[in-house]
Amino acid sequence: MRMNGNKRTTVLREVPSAEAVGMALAHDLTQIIPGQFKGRLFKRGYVITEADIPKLLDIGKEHIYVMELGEDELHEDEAAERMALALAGDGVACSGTHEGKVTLRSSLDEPGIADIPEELVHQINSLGEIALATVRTHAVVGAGQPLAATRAIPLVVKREKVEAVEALARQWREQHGAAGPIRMRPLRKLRAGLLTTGGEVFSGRITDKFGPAVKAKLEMLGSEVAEQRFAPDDRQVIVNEIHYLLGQGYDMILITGGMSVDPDDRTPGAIQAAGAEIVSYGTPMLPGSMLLMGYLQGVPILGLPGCVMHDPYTSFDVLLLRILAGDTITKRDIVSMGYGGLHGC
Ligand SMILES: Nc1nc2c(c(=O)[nH]1)N[C@H]1C(S)=C(S)[C@@H](COP(=O)(O)OP(=O)(O)OC[C@H]3O[C@@H](n4cnc5c(N)ncnc54)[C@H](O)[C@@H]3O)O[C@H]1N2
Ligand code: MOO
Repeated sequence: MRMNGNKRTTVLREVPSAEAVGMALAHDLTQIIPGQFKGRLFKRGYVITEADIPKLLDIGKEHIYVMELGEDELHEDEAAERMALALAGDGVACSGTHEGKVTLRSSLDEPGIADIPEELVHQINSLGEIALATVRTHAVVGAGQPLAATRAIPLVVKREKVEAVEALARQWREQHGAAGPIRMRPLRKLRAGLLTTGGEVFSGRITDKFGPAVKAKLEMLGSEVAEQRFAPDDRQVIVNEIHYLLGQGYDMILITGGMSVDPDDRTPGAIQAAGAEIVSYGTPMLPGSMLLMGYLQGVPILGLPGCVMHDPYTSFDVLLLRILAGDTITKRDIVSMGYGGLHGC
């Protein structure tokens, strides 16, 4: 045992694997066979037998570590566990430790939205020697799926690094009055009124493809299109239909088509004339740049451009999740969608 002043420091002894029978492993050992397997072959604390020696040599371990942990340091497993526990908030459960890593998974029964304070993640990762990897905030995460993972980089890490993470998490909890900074929020089940505009659809010249696309998106997230109406490219008819849908008490009003620059594109003007407060006409994301976001007597109202019918991921997907999570969309939310918002043209 080594002493530093009065403190015991970690001792790592390298032992040739061939001489390690009867010794306990200091950490999980990983095997990777490309295309077949990646995972833990031996668990920390496992006592090596004669039969294990060829397996150790097969994964390139000619030596193993025998460890006596110092007072000021934490084993990678404890470090990952303590960080995960400090960070896990509502709707999140921590997995067991594997190869020095703890995964934070959604404990919701259905898909939800991740809430991850970006600045806090940067602060934690600035500490060094530890890693916190997360999905982006507001990403949709399925039941039981991962949204973050913690790990120490060296096998033993200074206790103070982990304590710094715990202090940052505690500070966040005090400021926000919530259980922990990495959270899942459930999605509300909303009933939407849908208005499909376009003379070519209204007259029956072409078949409606927008309705099915919007219905599928909502249903995938547990919501529904409660009623679909159709209108030609006539501003007053569109206004009347918007008022009809508002009167039906739907939670959200969606209007498709007529969102671009042609003379027949009447939808943005009609949404405004219907009395909506416009948060933004135009969204700095592609596809979905011509989307309009507004509120009509507190009800979210969205003008959906043609790309929503065609592209799998647009600005509508981003905003729909936020609305289902119960957020009120602000101009700032819209502005922030441009950076990292190019997903196709
Ligand atoms: N010169 C410019 N052209 C375009 C611009 C622009 O800024 N300048 N914006 C582009 C963007 S971005 C989009 S998105 C599209 C779509 O705009 P709209 O929302 O106005 O779409 P429409 O003109 O109404 O229709 C486009 C296309 O989609 C067909 N459509 C529409 N609704 C239905 C439906 N319910 N079922 C089946 N098909 C539908 C329609 O017949 C047209 O073919 O504009 C870009 N162009
Ligand atoms: O509203 Mo359109 O995307 O950007 O194709």
